[in-house]
Amino acid sequence: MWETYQHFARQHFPELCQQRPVDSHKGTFGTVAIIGGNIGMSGAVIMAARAALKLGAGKVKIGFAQDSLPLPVLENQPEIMLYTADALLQHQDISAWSIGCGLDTDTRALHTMHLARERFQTDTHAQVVWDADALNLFSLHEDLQAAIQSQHIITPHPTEAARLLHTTTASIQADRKTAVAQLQQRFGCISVLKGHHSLVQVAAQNAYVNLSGNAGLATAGSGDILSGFMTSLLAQGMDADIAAPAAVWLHAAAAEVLALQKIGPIGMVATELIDAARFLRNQLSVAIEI
Ligand SMILES: NC(=O)C1=CN([C@@H]2O[C@H](COP(=O)(O)OP(=O)(O)OC[C@H]3O[C@@H](n4cnc5c(N)ncnc54)[C@H](O)[C@@H]3O)[C@@H](O)[C@H]2O)[C@@H](O)CC1
Ligand SMILES: Nc1ncnc2c1ncn2[C@@H]1O[C@H](COP(=O)(O)OP(=O)(O)O)[C@@H](O)[C@H]1O
Repeated sequence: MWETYQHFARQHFPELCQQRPVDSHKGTFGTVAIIGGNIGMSGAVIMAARAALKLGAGKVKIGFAQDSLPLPVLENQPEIMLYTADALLQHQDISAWSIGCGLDTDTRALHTMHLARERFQTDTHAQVVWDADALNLFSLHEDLQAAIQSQHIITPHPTEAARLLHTTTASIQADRKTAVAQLQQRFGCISVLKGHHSLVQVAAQNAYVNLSGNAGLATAGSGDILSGFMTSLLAQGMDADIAAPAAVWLHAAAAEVLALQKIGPIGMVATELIDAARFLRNQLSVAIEI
C-alpha cells in the first residue's frame, strides 16, 4: 500500500528514505529552536515543536515571545525544552530555527524580530525557516529583511505573500508561478508559496510543484506543523534546497494518509498530521537497503 509513496520519495527525496545509523545518538539529529508564540498563540509554537520532535530531531527547544513562560512544562510532551524567545535567541547549539509561528506583530514581537535580525545578520550560516508573523513583520518593517540569508526559507500563504510583494491575494493566486519566482528574486532565499499545489522556488530556474495533499490541510495550525517538519529536516542535516520541497511533500502526503484512514479530509486537525508524517517517514525507510 505504501509502495507508491516509497517509489516517489526514493526518486525525488532519497534523503527522506534513509535509515538511522545504528551508532547514532541524539546529537546526530540536531537541535531545533522554534521562536514565536505570543500571548494567546502559545499553541502555534507547541505544534511546530512537536512536529519537529516527532519527525526525528534530536532535541527541540521553544522560545516564547512573552515576558515569562506561559507554562513550566508541556505535560503531553515533556521532552521539549521551554525558554523565552529572548533567552533562546542567545543559544549557540541550535542546528535549525523556525521563526514566526504565532509571533503576532505587536511591540513584543517586533522586539523579538530585532534580536533575530541582530543574530542572523552576523550568524550568516544559520539554517532558518521564516514563517507566519515573521513574514508579516518583514512586510511592515523592511529593515528587518537584512536578517534573511540566501540559504534561508520563507513559507508564506497567499495572503502573507501578497503582503510581502505589496499586492493582493487575488493577484498572487492568479499567477502563483510568477508570484513564487518574484518572492525568490525579491528576498534572495528559498521561497515556498503555500496553498493547493504549493510551489517551492529554490533558484531562478528551479521550481517544484507539489501535487500531494488534500483540503483537510485547510485547518488552523497546519502551516505551523509544516514549519516544524521543515526545520526538523534541516536540523537532521538535510540541505535547505531539499528540505523545503521534501517537507512540503511529506506534510501534504500525511494528509493523504489520514484521509486513507478516514480521519479526514473533513475535520482533520493539524496535530494529527504529526503522527501520520512520522508513520509515513518510517514506512519510507523500511525497505531501503543501505
Ligand atoms: N493555535 C495557535 O496558536 C494558532 C496560531 N496561528 C497563528 O496565527 C497568526 C495569524 O495567522 P493567519 O494565517 O491565521 O492569519 P492571516 O491574517 O495572516 O491570514 C489568514 C487569511 O489568509 C488567507 N489565506 C490563507 N491561505 C490562503 C489560500 N491558500 N488561498 C487564499 N487565501 C488564503 C485567508 O483569507 C485567511 O483568512 C500566525 O502567527 C499563525 O502562526 C495559526 O497558525 C492558527 C493556530
Ligand atoms: N486546499 C488545500 N490543498 C492543499 N493544501 C492546503 C490546502 N489548504 C491549505 N493547505 C496547506 O495547509 C497549510 C496551511 O498553512 P497556513 O495557511 O500557514 O496555516 P496556519 O497559519 O493555520 O498554520 C499549508 O501548507 C498549505 O499549503
